[in-house]
Amino acid sequence: MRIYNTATRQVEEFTTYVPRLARGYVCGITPYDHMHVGHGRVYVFFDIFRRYLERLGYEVRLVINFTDIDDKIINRAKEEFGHEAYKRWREIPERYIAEYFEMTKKLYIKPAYAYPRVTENVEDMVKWISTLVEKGYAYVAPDGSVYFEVAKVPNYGVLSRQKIEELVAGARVEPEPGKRNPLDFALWKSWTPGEPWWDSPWCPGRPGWHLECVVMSTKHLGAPFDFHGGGADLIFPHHENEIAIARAYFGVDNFARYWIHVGYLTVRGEKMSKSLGNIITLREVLSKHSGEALRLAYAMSHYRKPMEFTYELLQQAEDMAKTLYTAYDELSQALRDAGEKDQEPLAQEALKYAEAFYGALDDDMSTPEAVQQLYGMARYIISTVLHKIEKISRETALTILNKYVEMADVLGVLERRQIPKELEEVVKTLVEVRAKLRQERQYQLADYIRQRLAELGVELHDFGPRTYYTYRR
Ligand SMILES: Nc1ncnc2c1ncn2[C@@H]1O[C@H](COP(=O)(O)OP(=O)(O)OP(=O)(O)O)[C@@H](O)[C@H]1O
Ligand SMILES: [Zn+2]
Repeated sequence: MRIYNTATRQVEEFTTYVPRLARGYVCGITPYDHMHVGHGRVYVFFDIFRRYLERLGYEVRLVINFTDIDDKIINRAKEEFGHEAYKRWREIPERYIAEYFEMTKKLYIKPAYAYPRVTENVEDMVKWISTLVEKGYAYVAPDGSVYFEVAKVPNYGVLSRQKIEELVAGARVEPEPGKRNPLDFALWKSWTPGEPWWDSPWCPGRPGWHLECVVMSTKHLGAPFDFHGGGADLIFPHHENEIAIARAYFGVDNFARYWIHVGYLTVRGEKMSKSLGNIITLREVLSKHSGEALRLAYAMSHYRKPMEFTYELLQQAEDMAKTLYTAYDELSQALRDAGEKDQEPLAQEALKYAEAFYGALDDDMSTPEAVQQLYGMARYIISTVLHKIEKISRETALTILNKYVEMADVLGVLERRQIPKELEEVVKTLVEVRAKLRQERQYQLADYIRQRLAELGVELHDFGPRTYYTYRR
């Protein structure tokens, strides 16, 4: 497969250091508030990427961290707990990490290989800083903070394609007392009274964000590993600085081969962000819509492009999900009506969608095209395969169904395929009764059954004498 690499600004062939094993790290949330739809875009994209790699035969080790100590968490704790913040601040990350697991489950995001937390890795981080100081890449400021000296790294700016001088002139970073260069960043932040702290050789304090991600990713994945990702806002300074730290520590040019960045999710053209006050929480959206509809809505935009979020889009995705289930439910039931041998080349036609689907994902994860192909296959099943089921063998029908499910599994939809057994039996019985009534020309009663079932979420579709049904999830 081919994927765009921010580090080279090119679409490249994806290969891994260890054959058949893909190791990746995605920057996780800072758990200080509700997750919003913008966060969901990032983690769903990497879930689809991971599912696709698995389909290609890779074992995927995906690590997602929690930045569970941060200014934003401390501020939130002060707002909420006042003078008790010092004692109770951990309740904030606990609450929103729990929400992360709840929401990602609703979004059918597969569990990660590891979920490291900053607070559980501070000791390792301190060791790293000591090494960086010893190697001459970091210096201790008078207040006990430790800074990374970017000028010591020869290719600083490789990822964001910026030169040190331009960055300084651009004044995107504030000069701070104790720093030799405004671009230098804290590896260790000295303690502020009333705030959480950990011990270190320099002063009580806590680690800096960029260092945290390098330590946690390489701890679980080694260095170098295959891909590193996050939202596009992380390219600079976060990922640039991660690369600089890893270069200093390991002496490797780049500790991750592919850098993959997801574009912004926007509302009226503006990035969805807490600070802009335009967030829509995942909890809110997922209380009204299925996780599958939201996944489809995300997939309808290419991951590198901005994506405008609207409820109309979500409704469109919901309708699409419904069609996907109809095709699945009814083709599963139609298997029993399949013929002896293939009289029509339906499989060849159906499998063209699969070919185009995988071709699209192969080409820099073109999920919008993949969604269209899956949807196209669903419509082909409904409009053609179900009508002509007697003209193909059971084996062929099963091949089509299996391919269809396999594609859905890559996008993480049709996750609720199972219809409760009891319900299935009851509906089957009613469908039989209705067929009898129709034979006896008791159309009014037959229609009554169909209407009552529709009200209960079971839709019947007649194909000549055969009737298949779909169940509203
Ligand atoms: N609107 C958005 N669109 C796409 N990705 C986003 C958006 N907002 C945040 N992200 C990504 O979500 C991940 C988690 O980010 P983090 O917890 O740091 O949130 P954040 O950027 O602080 O969000 P906010 O600005 O709303 O507080 C990061 O990879 C970040 O790039
Ligand atoms: Zn990170």
